Amino acid sequence: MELDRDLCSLQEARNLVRAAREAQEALKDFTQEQVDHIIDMMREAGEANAARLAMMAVSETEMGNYEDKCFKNYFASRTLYDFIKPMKTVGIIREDHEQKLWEIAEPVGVIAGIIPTTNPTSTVIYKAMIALKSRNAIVFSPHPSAVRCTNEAAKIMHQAAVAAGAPEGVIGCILNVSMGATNELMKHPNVAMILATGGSALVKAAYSSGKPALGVGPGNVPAFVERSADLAKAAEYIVMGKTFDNGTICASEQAIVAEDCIADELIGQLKRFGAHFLDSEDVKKVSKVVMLPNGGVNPKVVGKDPKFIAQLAGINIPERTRCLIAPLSGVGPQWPLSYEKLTTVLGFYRVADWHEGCERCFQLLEAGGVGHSLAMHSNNEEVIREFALKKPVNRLLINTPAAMGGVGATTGLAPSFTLGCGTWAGSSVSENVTPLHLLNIKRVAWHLQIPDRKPVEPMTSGGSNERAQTQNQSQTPQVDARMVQEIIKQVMQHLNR
Ligand SMILES: CC(=O)SCCNC(=O)CCNC(=O)[C@H](O)C(C)(C)COP(=O)(O)OP(=O)(O)OC[C@H]1O[C@@H](n2cnc3c(N)ncnc32)[C@H](O)[C@@H]1OP(=O)(O)O
Repeated sequence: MELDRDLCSLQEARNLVRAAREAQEALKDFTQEQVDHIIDMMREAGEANAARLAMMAVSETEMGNYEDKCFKNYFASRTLYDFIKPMKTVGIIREDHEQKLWEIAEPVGVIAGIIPTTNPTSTVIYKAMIALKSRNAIVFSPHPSAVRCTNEAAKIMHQAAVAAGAPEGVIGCILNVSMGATNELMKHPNVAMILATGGSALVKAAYSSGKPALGVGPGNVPAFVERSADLAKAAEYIVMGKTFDNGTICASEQAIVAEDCIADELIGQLKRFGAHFLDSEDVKKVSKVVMLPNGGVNPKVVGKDPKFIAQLAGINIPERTRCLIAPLSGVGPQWPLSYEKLTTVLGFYRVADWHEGCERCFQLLEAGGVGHSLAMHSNNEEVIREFALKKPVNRLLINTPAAMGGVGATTGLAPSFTLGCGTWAGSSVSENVTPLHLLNIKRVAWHLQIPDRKPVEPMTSGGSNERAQTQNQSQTPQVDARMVQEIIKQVMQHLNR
């Protein structure tokens, strides 16, 4: 029986890839106008169904909240559409007259889209739109606890695309989910690329599949509050970022790092915006229910509100609490809440100055968020610059809620639900993924007249060069400088002919 189900799910994955491949063969010849019309219709369907899909996602996964999931679906359709609409993704997309270069866009083919349980419907809308904008087909693999809503989002996107002229089968979604089917999809010879968003094990599986994979896994985003920050705004934005969809966005704040001289005032402001500070006993109780003994987050608390967590931990909190804050003194297994929590719980650290703050943020990133994001609240550009130059993150988010800033909702970053974390996290991209990452770019390069540059005069006397020359004299044969110049001249003449 089990075997039958596995075979059936493998066959389903293969059938979906076959249909997607045929559809993509046709789609690759579509014009920019045709593609843009399809994307516009998908945008309309995403917007029209934002609320229904949000409701489905919340009730099936029991993660996040309805309002924020509505926003995420709207953001993945409307905001993303506005951003990608002017992008050229068909034919010659750039001509450089000076360097005599053309750039020609070619789709990659069929993409495997791995969908997380934290942002299922918004990630489907986003991935389907960027895939089709670049004339690719896509087959989704849902997380086992979000199969229905992921399939519904994929169906809505598919229907809208086909009604606008896209070939049938251009968007598919596995219904009989199994790890075997997901592996089959990722390793299928007709799948060109993997867009993987999810837990670290799955992202790792994507990277190990032998296919080019753009993945995003965990973050552990510190929010550093520096003494020059507007503390009321910083507190408001941190609570806003942390509580957005109950902490399910991987760019959401995981710990506050505050300079000691402003820490008390910041605590007052955080309380004003609905944060509840835990005493040391309650920190222990919350740690036990939020984190697993292996250091990972307990899936039961992911995307849950503070009331749920408090009940599970057996602690009392005020009625209006929006998030729980645990004062911590270190990073590592001794302080379980120093890791990524994906829920409405934050760590809190005091540091003497920004140098110590820099070090603490580094430790937090090293504990699981290297390459991802860091938030900073400061009006001191010098300190911001120091952080930007030193920290191993690809998004440094200034005076903004990290969850929304990271995905490009409140910053100038590209709207995206796949945030590249660079080689630090095993990824080949370090920016927010857009349709331009799903293209092969052919370059047509003409012969250029290479200018007859004057060769650099070799030094004949004085300084360290003379010393180097003297040292080398015994080992290397002497070369006449005029001879070198003559050779270079001849090569230049030859190239310019
Ligand atoms: C912009 C953004 O915000 S992107 C967000 C990126 N980050 C995330 O999505 C959060 C990362 N996700 C996670 O950490 C986890 O999924 C959690 C904590 C939310 C839930 O954890 P869990 O349910 O315990 O584990 P996980 O999701 O890894 O997998 C559960 C099982 O489903 C399986 N599974 C997960 N995805 C798939 C899939 N696409 N196909 C088949 N099986 C899958 C896993 O292999 C695992 O199987 P196992 O129990 O046999 O080992």
